[in-house]
Amino acid sequence: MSTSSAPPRPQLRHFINGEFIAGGKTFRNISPVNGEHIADIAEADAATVDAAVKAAQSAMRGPWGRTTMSERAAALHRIADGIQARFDEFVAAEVADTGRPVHQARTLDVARGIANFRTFADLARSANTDLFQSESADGLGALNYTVRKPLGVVGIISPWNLPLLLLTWKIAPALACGNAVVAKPSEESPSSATLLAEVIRDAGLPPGAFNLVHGFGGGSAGEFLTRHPGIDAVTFTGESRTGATIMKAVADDMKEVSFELGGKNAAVVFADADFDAAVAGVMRSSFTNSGQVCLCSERVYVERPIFERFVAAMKEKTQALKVGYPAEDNVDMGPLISHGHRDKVLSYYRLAEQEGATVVAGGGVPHFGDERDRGAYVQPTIWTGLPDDARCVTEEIFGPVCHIAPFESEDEAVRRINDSQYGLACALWTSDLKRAHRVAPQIEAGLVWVNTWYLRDLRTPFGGVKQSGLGREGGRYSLDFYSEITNICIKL
Ligand SMILES: O=C(O)C(=O)/C=C/C=C/O
Repeated sequence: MSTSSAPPRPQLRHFINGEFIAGGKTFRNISPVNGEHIADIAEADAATVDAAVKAAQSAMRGPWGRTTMSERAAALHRIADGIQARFDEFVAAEVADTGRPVHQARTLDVARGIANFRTFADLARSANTDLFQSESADGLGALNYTVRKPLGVVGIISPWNLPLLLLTWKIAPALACGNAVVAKPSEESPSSATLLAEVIRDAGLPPGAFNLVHGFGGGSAGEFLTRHPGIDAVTFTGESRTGATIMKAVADDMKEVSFELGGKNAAVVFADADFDAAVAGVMRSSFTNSGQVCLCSERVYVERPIFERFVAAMKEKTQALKVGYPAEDNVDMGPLISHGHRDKVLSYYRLAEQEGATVVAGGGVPHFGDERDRGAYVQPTIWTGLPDDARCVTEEIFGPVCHIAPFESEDEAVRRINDSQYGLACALWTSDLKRAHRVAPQIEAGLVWVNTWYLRDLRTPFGGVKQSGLGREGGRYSLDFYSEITNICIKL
């Protein structure tokens, strides 16, 4: 009888003080494509997190703390080169953990991982600080200038929806500004972070400059990290209630926080919009990454004259979406991140019908007749007919679903869009330039796209208002968050 044994599953380890270490408990990495157990991941206990923080503190007192901006910029470019050199491995890691389409992992996730390091390498090198020529009572004047210094040790907790993109979005500026980092990726997406640790090691950063610990949130690595007295600042992307928990955990130590949290984003389509562009745009903003992007539109408001036509067009395109394997040609959508998240999304699919929704498309689980039926797939879904206060129209679902409602006037649209506990992003479709400039500033959100969605210039401020977050990252906003700024006044 053949004794062919399956290849050993990867064991994903922590990266602390320049070394990969394992030990202690492990937890399983399950494929969302077919439910298979694909790897085992070390879970950091409090002692492991403490070792990581101490390594970071030591790096700040050692060579890393003495690097110049140019040396750090060069190090970031070496990291970007390293990701580029192992591009296909990063794609495979993202796809293994998340089941996303390969073409998305290539064109968005890994490409942005490289871009994030290069952007902040160049921004940090060219960033200026303030200088004011000040008057004084004796008429001789004074000079006021600011200097940027590292915060110290930054704790980074990143989410599973865009694993590499969002982890590097924080690591790059944190390192560029001279901090040491302890990062904890989501337990759902450990693979690309672990590969990144190899690249950072091979880029020659001193031991302790970057550290990686795996685990969960409360009662696990995430809580040990945020509560550790050696952590000087915490940056987190994830659910709003987790953000509130972290804020409470760090309040007594007055640690700096930057939060990019949940959303219930709106898309608003005026009758004068380019119809085909708006349909294509709302399809993207509703179903990209299986709707698992904090910027996705789960509320769509369409001006009455084109409402029926718009719903019909969305129905046709949604029913034509190809849901399948990551590597299938022209696949539009993969599974959700996990069976647990799928259960959450399906609970809203059931709730919508109880709340009286008309299910225009989807509403259930696709049937493949193969291993994918053991995966975490759901159908892309469209609802109409719900009241604005329905839970499915107010609560973040974070799945491939949107509710489309008609509106009669611009003021009504703005009022309904703003009637939300969240305020992250909005996509506005109109051909009237004056309307675009009139409406966009009225939207209570950190980001408004007009006649596009998720077009990113990494120099711009990124973040949300209300329950969608605290602070902005991006461009000099990241440099300001990841630095301590001192103002120095020189009497002339
Ligand atoms: O594109 C970015 O820089 C970014 O932060 C995206 C966040 C998406 C969250 O789900």
